[in-house]
Amino acid sequence: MIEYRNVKVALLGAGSVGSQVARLLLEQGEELAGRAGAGLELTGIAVRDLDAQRDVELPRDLFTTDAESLILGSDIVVELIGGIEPARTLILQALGSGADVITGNKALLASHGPELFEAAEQVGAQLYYEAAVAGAIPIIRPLRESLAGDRILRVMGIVNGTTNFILDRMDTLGESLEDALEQATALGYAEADPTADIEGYDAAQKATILASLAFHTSVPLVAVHREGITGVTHEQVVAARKAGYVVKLLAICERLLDEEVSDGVAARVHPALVPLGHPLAAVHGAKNAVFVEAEAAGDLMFYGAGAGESRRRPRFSAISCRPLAAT
Ligand SMILES: NC(=O)C1=CN([C@@H]2O[C@H](COP(=O)(O)OP(=O)(O)OC[C@H]3O[C@@H](n4cnc5c(N)ncnc54)[C@H](O)[C@@H]3O)[C@@H](O)[C@H]2O)C=CC1
Ligand SMILES: N[C@@H](CC=O)C(=O)O
Repeated sequence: MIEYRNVKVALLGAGSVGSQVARLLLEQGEELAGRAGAGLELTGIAVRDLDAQRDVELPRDLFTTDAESLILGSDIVVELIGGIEPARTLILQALGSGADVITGNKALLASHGPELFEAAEQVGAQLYYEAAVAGAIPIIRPLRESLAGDRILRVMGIVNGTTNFILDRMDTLGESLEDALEQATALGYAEADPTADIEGYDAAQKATILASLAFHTSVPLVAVHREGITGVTHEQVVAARKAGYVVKLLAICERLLDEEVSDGVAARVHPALVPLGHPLAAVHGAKNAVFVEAEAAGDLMFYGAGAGESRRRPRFSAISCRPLAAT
């Protein structure tokens, strides 16, 4: 039997995503160790309420309400609490203690990304966030690493599964936005506050992250034009189809080319008419798809699971590959 060195993993949060991450770390520990070349030891799970009902049954002795103590002595901290505080403070504390951090927290990255990346750089720690944008789709690493030598001109796509699910139901089943949202919530696609989905905040946060990476700059969230889908009516969806289009909520990040001064950047989120023959028109349900237009590589398309019940495994794949990379 191979003896692996042990990497201590602290998990913060055991909600929809965190509880699945814990389950898979426990269930597939040996397989992951084989792939990572190191044992991933889940040392504890910090939660707010020890008695809360969870999606998954997990060993009770792993739970603690003392996130700060759990972080101390950890090699990797996985933050799946969400929101700004205490997530921000806990991540800074983890980085300060020298741990690598993995987070799926797009809201925090969109509003405090530069502060967190600087904190990581100062101590030589890594901050991984593949799961923060487009679910299971590996898009962060391709933008940050694989395409680092290319000049990206445009990143455009469907990055919110909830709104894609709703628009798809309005189009194919004639359902109302309200009924489709209820379904999306029941299926676990929507955020705790679904306003983040239907008003385009979630997609705007993801656009901020994508634009910053693609154009090697820091695009502030307030600079992203945002319009959600609450103004989209059944009549508009029907009229769009008759005219050969389908309505999709798109995130569009573009380089504004300028030969005289340095290039500008534009990022926006809004409903758009996508021609029925376009690949994005075939993205159904809660699936996501991202198009990348690069100078040398040409057009690339990334497609896969974005949110929902099936998102939990995809999310895990996006989260779990980071510990592998981090070890
Ligand atoms: N649900 C999804 O489909 C996706 C979620 N994410 C991100 O992953 C993160 C987690 O999302 P979910 O699991 O859906 O959230 P959730 O609301 O289901 O779970 C959050 C967990 O954090 C715990 N928590 C809250 N405050 C805490 C505190 N002070 N100390 C310790 N634990 C605390 C809660 O008790 C709960 O267990 C968020 O940043 C979210 O944006 C990213 C991609 C998809
Ligand atoms: N609510 C989000 C979940 C994943 O990021 C979405 O619908 O895409």
